[in-house]
Amino acid sequence: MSPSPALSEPFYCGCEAEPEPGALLSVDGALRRALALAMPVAETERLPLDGAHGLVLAEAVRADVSLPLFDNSAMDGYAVRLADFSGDGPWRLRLAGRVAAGDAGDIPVSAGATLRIFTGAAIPPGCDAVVAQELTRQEGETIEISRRPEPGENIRCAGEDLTCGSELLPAGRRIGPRAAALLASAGCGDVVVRRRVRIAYFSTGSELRSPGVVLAAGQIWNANRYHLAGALALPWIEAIDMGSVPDRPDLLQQTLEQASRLADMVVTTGGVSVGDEDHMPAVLRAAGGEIHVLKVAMKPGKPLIMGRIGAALYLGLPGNPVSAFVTWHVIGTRIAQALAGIAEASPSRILVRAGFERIRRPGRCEFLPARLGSHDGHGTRSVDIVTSEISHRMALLAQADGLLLIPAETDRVARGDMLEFLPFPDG
Ligand SMILES: Nc1nc2c(c(=O)[nH]1)N[C@H]1C(S)=C(S)[C@@H](COP(=O)(O)OP(=O)(O)OC[C@H]3O[C@@H](n4cnc5c(N)ncnc54)[C@H](O)[C@@H]3O)O[C@H]1N2
Ligand code: MOO
Repeated sequence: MSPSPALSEPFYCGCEAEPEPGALLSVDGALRRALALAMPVAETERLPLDGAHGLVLAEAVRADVSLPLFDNSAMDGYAVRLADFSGDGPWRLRLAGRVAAGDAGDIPVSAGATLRIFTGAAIPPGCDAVVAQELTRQEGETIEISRRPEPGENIRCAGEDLTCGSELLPAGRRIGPRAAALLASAGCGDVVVRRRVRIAYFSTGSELRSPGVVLAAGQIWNANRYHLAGALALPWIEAIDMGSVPDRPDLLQQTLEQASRLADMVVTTGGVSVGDEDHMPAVLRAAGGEIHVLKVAMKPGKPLIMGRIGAALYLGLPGNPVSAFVTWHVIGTRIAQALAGIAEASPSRILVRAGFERIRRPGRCEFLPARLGSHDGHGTRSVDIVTSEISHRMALLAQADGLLLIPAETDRVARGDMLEFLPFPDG
């Protein structure tokens, strides 16, 4: 099975054409190349629905029932026969029993009679409307109704939501709360899901220390490891934390090889640029891996490696923490989703209006952390950016509502221009 077409949906970031040799590859081109390598994990398992939350359906699920399962009442009230409403009202009906949710509801109702009924209870045979109790008056065993009910009033009909034999959910659907509730409603006690995607990750950089320890001069606390730990904490991912590795080719190669044996995908941060301590391209080759993408026409995130090592896909994110975040958010997640067999593409995109002016140099498309502003009265929000030099601006990223996409060919953004925005789903 190949990845879902939704995952290769382009960003149309303005750099779509295949590049001249040596030039930067477009975001969409890079994504296409990576997705061509990202076949969904083949192993599937049948799990009880309880144990499948957040996992990905490996096959479509067909309904072998209709929903609602049977005609039932939408209100607490009285089940009536329309034939009893001839002439002018008010009409008086004899109370002949009651039917609550969970009762079989097979009580015959004779002419001139009504049954007390509650929400969710099966409609008794012969009844063709339910009158809400607020519209009735009870006198002893007589129920008085002064408005003639419509046919089918307050009846939820069998099959109106879903017909037996139709597709309940497609393959590739994540079993989120809505999907789980639907599967349960249709009586599916177990489902066939893909096994979780194994993603091993490590940070590279001799300067990195764990937060909480005291730093020596020149050292910094490792941000990327915590970003990835958070980003990979998803039910359909099995994250394998390989820690932090100093800029030593032997250790980097050893960790990379070990990671590639454990995982479907290896993600590293740092060491992908051109400095003497940027070892990852050479390390990947020395480990027998291959590079399919080396530089991408995006900002941040120009140095970005995509390739293979053994059976695993390799994604080398830049070390700058905002660059690592953006490249994972825009490209890494799609690759992980493709490996997981997920059909829907993310991140989602909305249209916004620029709340700023800017002259820029065309060439790379930008994904800039930005805050949403006010609505314009027609449902569109304005968006503001602080600066485009953001690859180290973690505080700016944490305050942003999403990423503003500025297409590669754009040389000027005027106030009010429509732009695409990738809202962050959560913190
Ligand atoms: N001469 C050039 N220099 C640079 C270029 C270039 O084209 N020519 N590109 C710049 C761009 S753009 C980026 S992005 C970075 C990418 O560099 P690396 O991926 O090699 O990353 P490092 O050099 O290892 O680190 C960059 C920066 O990020 C800090 N860092 C790294 N890892 C972490 C972490 N886990 N947590 C927090 N901070 C981290 C690191 O200390 C550096 O400050 O290269 C530019 N240079
Ligand atoms: O491309 Mo770098 O990722 O701008 O900072």
